[in-house]
Amino acid sequence: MSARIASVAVFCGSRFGSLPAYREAAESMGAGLAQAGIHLIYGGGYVGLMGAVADAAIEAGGKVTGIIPEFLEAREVMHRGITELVVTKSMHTRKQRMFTDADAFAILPGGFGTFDEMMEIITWKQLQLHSKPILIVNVANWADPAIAMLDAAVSQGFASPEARMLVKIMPDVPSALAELAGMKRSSRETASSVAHL
Ligand SMILES: Nc1ncnc2c1ncn2[C@@H]1O[C@H](COP(=O)(O)O)[C@@H](O)[C@H]1O
Repeated sequence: MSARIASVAVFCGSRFGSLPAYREAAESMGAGLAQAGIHLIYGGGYVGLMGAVADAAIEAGGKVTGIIPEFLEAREVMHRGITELVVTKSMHTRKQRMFTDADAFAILPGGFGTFDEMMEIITWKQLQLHSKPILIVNVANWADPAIAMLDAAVSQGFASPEARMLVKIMPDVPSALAELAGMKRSSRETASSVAHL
């Protein structure tokens, strides 16, 4: 039996970016997840949009787990005000833990680290290591170049049209939250799929 999405990993920037809309979106996502009773999983930092999403979720009474590798504790200013902070040995174990703890993934504006996390979670899905929902939240069209890159991979014959459907593009945070509210948790993730990561 499938249940509602109970936890969402949010990938986003460790900076605020150039538009106020980015920070507003991060705050609105944090508050919206908390109000929906959805556990926020994120990178554990206090800085940039990462800190904004976590602060807003905590302020709205939500449950927040931050997962940070020990070498980034200082650089990303580990957030000490969240529900649970997990310190991992490496970047790889951080991403693996975020993957296993989350029922779905939401990608908010961010930089190279966000791109890395987004592409990894999409490619793991392409490899059928999971079937969890992935939403790109295209706040103020920040993701247009990344979406164009995904589309180009299909038109150039490097990815199938089916693979392109593994990720949903949402125009803003309210539509992403509505989508998550209507989604069921996938039951296909197993210990063996994690063992292949
Ligand atoms: N190479 C990376 N792999 C995974 N995650 C990374 C990488 N570089 C940075 N990160 C993390 O991603 C978020 C956001 O980074 P932005 O570059 O600000 O988008 C942050 O937690 C980084 O530690």
